[in-house]
Amino acid sequence: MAQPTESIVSASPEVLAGLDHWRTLPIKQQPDWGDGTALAAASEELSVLPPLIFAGEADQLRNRLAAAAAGQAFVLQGGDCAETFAGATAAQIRERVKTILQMAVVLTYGASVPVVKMGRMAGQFAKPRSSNTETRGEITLPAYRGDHVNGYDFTPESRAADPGRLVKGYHTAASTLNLVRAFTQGGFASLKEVHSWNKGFAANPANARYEGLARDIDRAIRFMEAAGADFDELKRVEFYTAHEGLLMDYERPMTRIDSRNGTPVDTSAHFLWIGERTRDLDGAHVDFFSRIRNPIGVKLGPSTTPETMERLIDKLDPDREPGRLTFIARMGAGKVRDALPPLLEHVKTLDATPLWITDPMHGNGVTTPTGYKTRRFDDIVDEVKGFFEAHRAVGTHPGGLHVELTGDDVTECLGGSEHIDEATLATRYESLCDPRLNHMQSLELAFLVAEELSA
Ligand SMILES: O=C[C@H](O)[C@H](O)COP(=O)(O)O
Ligand SMILES: C=C(OP(=O)(O)O)C(=O)O
Ligand SMILES: [Mn+2]
Repeated sequence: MAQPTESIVSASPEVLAGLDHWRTLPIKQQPDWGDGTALAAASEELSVLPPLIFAGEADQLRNRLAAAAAGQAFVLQGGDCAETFAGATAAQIRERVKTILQMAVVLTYGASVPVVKMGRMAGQFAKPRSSNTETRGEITLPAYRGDHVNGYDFTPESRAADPGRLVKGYHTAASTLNLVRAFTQGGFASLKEVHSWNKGFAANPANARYEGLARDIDRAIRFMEAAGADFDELKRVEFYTAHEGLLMDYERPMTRIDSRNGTPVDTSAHFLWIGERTRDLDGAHVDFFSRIRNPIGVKLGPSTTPETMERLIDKLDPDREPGRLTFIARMGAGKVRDALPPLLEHVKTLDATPLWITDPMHGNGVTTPTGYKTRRFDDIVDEVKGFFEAHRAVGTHPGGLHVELTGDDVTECLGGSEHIDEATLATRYESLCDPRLNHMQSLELAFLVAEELSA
């Protein structure tokens, strides 16, 4: 007997043509791929590879983000500034996921709402740069733009953009996501396990300051157990992927039509954000990401005017759909208290409900005399506090935290309870782009934010 066939909805010709409209617009931060033959082959290959995410997962994330925008959830986004192909090892992926899960438990307690967990993972391979070139001594070569584009080694061969890297990036993202799904669905993420890791953090004398909060969390877990909570149900967690939607030659071929409703979905990640350097209102990125169904973010630096913000809302969230648009404020500790409130006030006059999260990393970069790009832990904490203060003053919801972090014991950011100083940076500085919080600094930040949330 013939089985009933599911209806497959295709996209209209207008929708399909719209997906390539960005090609006619000004575009920033794209590499020079050479003669185009290799790029065409890579695009073709990517366009028929299986999607990395299912559109229904992106819909679910949009609902979670809508809850966060309404103050009923809190978002944690974290991971490398620049993921590398070599760094996609079981150990490094495990430590990063573990760190995010540990932070999430602390934040869940502090916020008393669910924490939406998102990795800057499985696709964060492309970087916008301040300069197109890098000079060392007498030699000038193209800047490193992330493993999706070129290699970090300082040779002409390595620094040449190679479209084959787009396909390698897809496969690296696929294997990373596969392991992330295994860890978060297979028992590794069990609340009891994550809690026991956090007890180890709090037992370290360097973290004595957090003992009280750690004890409160421990008591809450024992209460849940006594009250009969089903810890087997707490072994799986939702974990979403996110990266900067930067390289159009990756994002366009990864965009597919959702056969359930005929809408385009960028299947390279659940959530894509537009960076501070590419969010021009009439540029290629804003146009392209306005046409996909995924929840999307936009980074907002301190020069953002209320008018620009309003126009971004009009372009990216014309239907005013809760969860669709996230603003990731990255103002800098010294500016957030002045630059953020006018934006929050202006949103109140509109019919929009964007989610606001803080990126306390990108406005706080400094370079040491010895040439290390770094950030001070105290500045990061100060920006988070300023973000909360701004929301409290205006009466809006501080909805989440976006950080560059790793689960490894690197020495890239200054300060924290291990007191990393300038001399220590050299001992384990591994980032190929921006400095990340290490495992301990990440947890410390989670405890501080949890205190802020429960204040
Ligand atoms: O991650 C963000 C940017 O890519 C990064 O801050 C740019 O750094 P640059 O100023 O060294 O190019
Ligand atoms: C490039 C980044 O940030 P921004 O666009 O805020 O500078 C980033 O998140 O690594
Ligand atoms: Mn960065």
